[in-house]
Parts: sequence; C-alpha cells; structure tokens
Amino acid sequence: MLDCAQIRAVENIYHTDSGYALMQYAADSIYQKIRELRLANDRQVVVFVGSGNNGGDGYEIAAAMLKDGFSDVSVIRVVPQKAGIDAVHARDNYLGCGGHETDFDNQELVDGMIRDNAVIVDSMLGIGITAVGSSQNSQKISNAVRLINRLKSERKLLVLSVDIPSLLNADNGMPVGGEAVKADYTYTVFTFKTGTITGRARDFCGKVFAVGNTLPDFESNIVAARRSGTEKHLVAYDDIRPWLPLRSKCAHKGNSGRVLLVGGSSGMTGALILSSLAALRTGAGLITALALSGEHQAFNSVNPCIMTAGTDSLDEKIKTTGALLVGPGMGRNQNAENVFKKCIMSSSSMVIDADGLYHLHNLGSCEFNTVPVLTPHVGEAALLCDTDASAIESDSVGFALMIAEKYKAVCVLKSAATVIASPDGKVYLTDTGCSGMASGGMGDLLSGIITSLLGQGLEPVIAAVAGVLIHGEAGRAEAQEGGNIGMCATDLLPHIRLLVNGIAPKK
Ligand SMILES: NC(=O)C1=CN([C@@H]2O[C@H](COP(=O)(O)OP(=O)(O)OC[C@H]3O[C@@H](n4cnc5c(N)ncnc54)[C@H](O)[C@@H]3O)[C@@H](O)[C@H]2O)[C@@H](O)CC1
Repeated sequence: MLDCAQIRAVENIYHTDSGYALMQYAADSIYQKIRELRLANDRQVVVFVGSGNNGGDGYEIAAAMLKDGFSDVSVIRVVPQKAGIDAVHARDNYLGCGGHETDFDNQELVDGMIRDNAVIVDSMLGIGITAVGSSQNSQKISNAVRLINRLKSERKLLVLSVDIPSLLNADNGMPVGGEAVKADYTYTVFTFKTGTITGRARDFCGKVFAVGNTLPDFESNIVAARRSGTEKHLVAYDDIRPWLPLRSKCAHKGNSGRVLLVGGSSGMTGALILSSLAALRTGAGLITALALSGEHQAFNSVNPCIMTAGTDSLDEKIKTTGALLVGPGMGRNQNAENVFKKCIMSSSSMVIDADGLYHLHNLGSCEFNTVPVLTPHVGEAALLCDTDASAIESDSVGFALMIAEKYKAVCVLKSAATVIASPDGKVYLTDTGCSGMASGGMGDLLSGIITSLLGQGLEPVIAAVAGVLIHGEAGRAEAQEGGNIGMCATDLLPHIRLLVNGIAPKK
C-alpha cells in the first residue's frame, strides 16, 4: 500500500521517454479486468474524462473497447486536456479509432444520453487532485460527480472508477469538498493507495482491485517505494494465520495465557463482561475480571468460567498475570484513577482502552515498563492528540503514528478503517469489519481479544493486527448470516472462537 508520493516514485521508475506507454499499460490492465468480469457486455458504456492523465487512461480504455468490438461506447469530455501531456495522445488514439466525444458543457444533453443500466467509467481525476476551488474546471468536475451519483440510483448505473473515485483524496480516503464519485468497482493502478482503505473510502470505492503489477522488478520497486516514506502494509486474515497461538498437546490452563481485566464501575459492568467473554473465546487459559463496581455475580451468571477478584487483591493479581487490560467501563472518578495508576506500573503486557485512555491523557506523559497497546476510537484519539474528531478522520494514519510515538505504544485507532501504528513508525491497515459493528460493546470485545492474544505470548504489534482481523472477520461472518442491522457484540463470540482456531468463514 502506497501514498501518492510513493506512487509517483514508482511511476517515475517506469516512465521511459514518454509516459504514454505506461498509460497504455495501465489502461489495458484495467480493461482486461473489466473484460474478465464481463461488466460491460451488452451495455452502453459512457466514459467521463478529465484534463490530466487519469482522463488519458479513460480515453485508452474507450479505445480498447472500440477495438474489441464494443459499439455503444462514448466519451464525455468534462474538462479539456492540457496541450503536451500524454492524455492528448490517448485522445488522438480514441478519436482515430472512430470514437465519439461529447462536451460536458451541455449537461442536459449528457443527462439525456445516459440510458438505464449503462456502465459509467469515471476517469476524471486520479491522484492529481487538488482542493476543489471555484475555478470553472473544478465546478465542472463537481457537477459531473453529482450527476453520476444522482443517475446511479435513478437509472441503475454501474460505476467503475479508474485509479480512485474522482474527488476522493488518494492519501486519506476523504471526499474533497464533501462529495466524490460513488463507485461499484475501483481499479487502482499498481497497488492499493492509502485512500482506497482509510477515511470514508468504503462509502466511495466499492470493490477495489489493484491492477498493473506485471512490470519488470515490480515487487522490489514497490518495496523500495514503501520504504521511502511511512511503511504501510495492507494485512488480511490469511496473512495472520501463521501468527495465531499454538496450543501444545500437553498444555494446561496455567500456561495457556493468564489475563487480568480491570474496569467495570457501577452501571458499566457490562463492558468488562464483554471484554472477558472475548478474552475467553480467544483462548486465554485463566481469565480474572476485577470490576470496580464489585458486581461480580453478573460475571458468574453470564459465564462461570470467568474468575473474579476484588480491588483489595489488585496488587497480587497484577503480579501474577501475563497480560492486563485496563479501562472498559472503568469510570473516571478518583478511585478509578488510583487503580489505573497501579495497573500501568505493571511489567506485564498491557492493553489500555476506553476510560483507561482518559486517565492516560490526564497523566500527560508516562513511562511504561513494556510496549502497551492503546485502542482509542476517533473521539479518544482526539483527546490524546488535543484535537477534534474531524482532524483525526482526515489523517488517521498520521495521528495513529503520533500516538504510537508519544506513548511508545502500539496504537489501534478504531474506525470503519482501523489503523494500527507501531512505535517504530510502521502502519498496518486492513480491509475488514462491517457496518453492523457500529454498535455498543464491539470495542470491548476487541480489547479483550488483543489482551488474550498477548497473554498467549504474541508480541504487541502482532496481537494488535491479529486482534483487529479476528474481530473484523467475526463481524463479517455474523453479517453474512444475519445481516448488519441488529448485530450485537455477543453475536460475534462463536465466530471469534472459530477464527482464532484458523477456521475462516465461507465467503
Ligand atoms: N503518470 C503516470 O505515469 C501514470 C499515470 N496514470 C494515471 O494518471 C493519474 C495521475 O495523472 P495526473 O497527474 O495528470 O493527475 P489527474 O489526471 O488525476 O488530474 C490532474 C489534472 O486535473 C486538474 N485538477 C486537479 N484537481 C482538480 C479539481 N478539483 N477540479 C478540476 N480539475 C482538477 C489538474 O489541474 C490537472 O490538469 C493517475 O491517477 C492514473 O490514473 C496511469 O496512467 C499510470 C501511469
């Protein structure tokens, strides 16, 4: 996964005398994918092009379709190409193939041209986007984006975006000026861009395919580009399978992970129960919950396999635990603060979540004995970074790195596009989870899962990445069975157990 600067570096390697050959290669790679999926068969195809090389890709795709026998293909020229750039060759190629072109200035004509079930190829803006200004060209692009999005639902259009949906920022996944093309498929050139995963990418990108990876020395050039800036890795469930805890045949509960979970003030015991259940289903051998409310009967009735302890035994429990979670439902009063301070002096592996993050922020700076895992959601990250939630959303990678560096911790910045940053400056992103997980208690599960993995011996960054994937895939599995609406945290527990055993749900 690369950001725009890193992508430009890769492009420069493959630029020969002109970039036109590279544009043809990129466009052909996209066209092959469209053909393979038979997306354009028996449908009208309308390609919207902009002024730069992204527009050039669109002309080349349209030309390839004409050469291949598609007859119902046309181009809408939203903004004219600048003289001297490769896109001008691409336009000449398309017109030379007998291609038809309509100027977007006559918006009514364009609206009337597009028929039900048409395929729209969005090739207006790629990684060359700048902020939407008041210029005529900016206005035209914004109008075209609005038209595509309106017609998409009215006329059941299929929308394919080239490289990145127009007006979506390829570095942060946020729509520039509030609106971007809502694609069904995005064909991103070379490799996933950060903005196809982070921010609000899911609302705009649809299914993302990386295309164009057969160039000579491709893998080594991508690795070099990745190392030239912030190193970002896109990680999937299959990648973490080898890291999952192994259980020896002679295992016993005492050496299968001993974890302590601290939180659960009066009225918030449920948060700690959820973390404890997730820790249990993730496999830790001995789970002790220490609820500040003292409401321990609740744990017993939910699952008697969870042990409980009172605050008076905190010191002793901290000494004997392998991994510690502090924060879920902990509360923010003086007693909670005192308990928090004791917990973070521990030498055990540690996760700090929820109200624990509030207490951490109040401490200012803090020296840990280990590398803790911090699991803020956007609001908690804003608190830790003294900023607001919208700033965090616009640069989730940057702020996750800032938190990781400030606390010498692994930061799991939770959102629809969770970012994991390690104190050595590496970033891990995943395409997991689902909208059904936007319900109370999901974060408590995640902190319980990560704590359980730490207790079973995984390194902090590995436990964090594996935990995010187990959690997200459990949500997806549950959505597959029952849909997104009405999903609740406890529904995920059976899936968590399967996933930690390496048993993936059927796709
Ligand atoms: N350069 C290369 O080597 C390759 C580039 N490729 C394609 O080229 C794209 C990058 O090309 P460019 O750098 O020309 O950039 P773009 O084509 O993304 O856009 C740049 C053009 O759009 C204008 N523009 C920027 N923001 C605007 C706004 N808000 N409203 C209206 N106009 C705006 C700029 O003035 C410029 O003319 C990639 O995303 C990819 O699709 C691929 O063909 C692969 C090879």
